[in-house]
Amino acid sequence: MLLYGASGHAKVICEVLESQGRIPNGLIDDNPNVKTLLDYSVYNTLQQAAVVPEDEFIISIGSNRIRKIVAQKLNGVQFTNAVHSSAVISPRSSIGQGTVIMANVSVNVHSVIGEHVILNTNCSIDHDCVVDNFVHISPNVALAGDVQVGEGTQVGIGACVKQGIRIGKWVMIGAGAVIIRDVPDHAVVVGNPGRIIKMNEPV
Ligand SMILES: CC(=O)SCCNC(=O)CCNC(=O)[C@H](O)C(C)(C)COP(=O)(O)OP(=O)(O)OC[C@H]1O[C@@H](n2cnc3c(N)ncnc32)[C@H](O)[C@@H]1OP(=O)(O)O
Repeated sequence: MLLYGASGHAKVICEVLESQGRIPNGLIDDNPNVKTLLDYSVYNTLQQAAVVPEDEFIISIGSNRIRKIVAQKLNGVQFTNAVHSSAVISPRSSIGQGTVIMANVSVNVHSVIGEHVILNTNCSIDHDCVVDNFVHISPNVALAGDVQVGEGTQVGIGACVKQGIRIGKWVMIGAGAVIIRDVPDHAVVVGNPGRIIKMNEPV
């Protein structure tokens, strides 16, 4: 199993894997100056890493947009998940491939988590939530029950979202925001109560 991207986020994923008793074979990063990360080798290309078809990947890149671009580029490879041993995941929830779940995360009953999602340290996803592909739920975020988060959205550190709220695609929710109303695609929202300060350019 290999990680694609050798950043701070990748370091956290390495330790998530170690908590599961799994050891990555190495990492791939196009920065030629990075040779190792923690105790692991960093290769600059798939060829250098001598990848075989059975190898599984996790894209260890924090940017939702870049993670999507790399996922499209790696089309055809197998992706795996990394789930920290301290996470509490309902057996009645589902988790898509390529998704990483950090320490102390909870995912409650009947929630559906997409592909290449980051559920960062200590976040709480309550019952019946839907978190779409390439989302990042930052540390200490709380999603109440029946919340939906669209593709590519980042919910910033420490934000909380009231039950039943729909958040669109490629939204940025600011650190510490309190979301009590639905949020349209591409909006940047901050504060308590959350208000739109600008719209991001569509991808
Ligand atoms: C493990 C990890 O590290 S995971 C990463 C976790 N990181 C995060 O969650 C980061 C979240 N990002 C933020 O909160 C950012 O501030 C953003 C994306 C909301 C806004 O960033 P920018 O687009 O650069 O906006 P900028 O900093 O110019 O601020 C614009 C205005 O919004 C205000 N503002 C920005 N962020 C916030 C916030 N979180 N809460 C309240 N107000 C805010 C600013 O004070 C500024 O107000 P002003 O125009 O009256 O001066």
